[in-house]
Amino acid sequence: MQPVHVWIRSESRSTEQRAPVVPADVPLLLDAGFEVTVEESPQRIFSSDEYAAAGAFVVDEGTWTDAPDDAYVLGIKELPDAPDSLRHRHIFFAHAFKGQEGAQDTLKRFRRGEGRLLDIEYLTDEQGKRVVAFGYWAGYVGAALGVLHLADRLVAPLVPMAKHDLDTELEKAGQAGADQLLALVTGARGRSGRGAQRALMTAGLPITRWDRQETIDLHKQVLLGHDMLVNCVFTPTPTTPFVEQADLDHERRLSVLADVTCDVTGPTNMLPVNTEITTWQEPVRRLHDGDPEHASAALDVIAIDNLPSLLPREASEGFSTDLVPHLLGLAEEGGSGPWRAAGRAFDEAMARPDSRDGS
Ligand SMILES: NC(=O)c1ccc[n+]([C@@H]2O[C@H](COP(=O)([O-])OP(=O)(O)OC[C@H]3O[C@@H](n4cnc5c(N)ncnc54)[C@H](O)[C@@H]3O)[C@@H](O)[C@H]2O)c1
Repeated sequence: MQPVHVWIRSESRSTEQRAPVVPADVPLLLDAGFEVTVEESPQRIFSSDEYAAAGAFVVDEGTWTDAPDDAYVLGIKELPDAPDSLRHRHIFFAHAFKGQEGAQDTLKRFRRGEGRLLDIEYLTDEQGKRVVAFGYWAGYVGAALGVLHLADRLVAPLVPMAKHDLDTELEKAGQAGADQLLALVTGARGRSGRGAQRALMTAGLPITRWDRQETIDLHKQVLLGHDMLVNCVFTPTPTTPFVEQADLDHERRLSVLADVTCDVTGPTNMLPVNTEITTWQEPVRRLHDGDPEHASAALDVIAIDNLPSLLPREASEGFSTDLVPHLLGLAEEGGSGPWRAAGRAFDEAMARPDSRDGS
């Protein structure tokens, strides 16, 4: 049998410094008999030398288009716009199966080239739970930005950071008084909820933790009595929102919404007072000016949809730790369970009429 060949491509976004497999994990693949090729990348947080030292074969940026037919081309974010047809098996987050903007164009490229898309979002276990995600560091960065904003120490535009520097800033924010402010984490038991709590602990804020059980009967006045809400909920079905328009004029301590979930336009938006993401350039947006008459504070939102990219090293390391055992499953006949689940999601998306050319 041919060895499994994993080809780690360079990311096309210039701000994307993360890698799906870190150099330290390359030997795990090599020891299993895999072939590992890594493209040069000007922005990746790990150098090509580190990959070469780990035993990977380093090639020029963007040469995945010439990769052997049987290679799995691995990335994190979207492919560049060319070529028009895709003949390989690609592994990345494509956001192409739910009718998102540009989704049909992506699927048509696969149809033309007869390639396959194994979307990382659809790598799931028998219970349908995702097996690889960036949640923890999204929560960490989302909560950290909220603390820095509360402490008036958030500097825009945001740029990718080293965790040590971010933690130093969090500690300073805590010492400057943020450790007296009250934080509520919703979705506290999930991946991002746990990351959010870790960042809040670094700054020394007292934390209230709510997951499903604690929000069945929503104590709105308790919620509004916190200085910051870090929302880390993932729910597939619409549920009673946490903060609605009618809450804004109420007596309220709440002054920062750090929306890690960032489901701002969907039917499951738990914070419908906000319907737009914020950006690295302008991370904070004012939602309400506050009203002294009603003792309501000014309310700001941070809703950045690419938080883990701001801590590229840690996010890559955590992701690689989760992904590599599953990559090893590619050696199984037909791929291990999660790959078969991702393959089914692709087949279902391709079977929809609008993925065809001319539609
Ligand atoms: N902004 C970003 O850059 C970024 C990055 C990664 C993930 N995310 C998003 O963050 C969200 C959370 O991801 P995750 O990996 O932590 O998910 P997860 O499934 O690990 O955790 C979600 C948690 O929400 C809880 N929950 C569900 N409904 C609830 C409710 N009504 N009240 C309270 N808790 C409830 C669940 O029990 C679970 O503990 C997802 O929507 C994901 O897409 C955002």
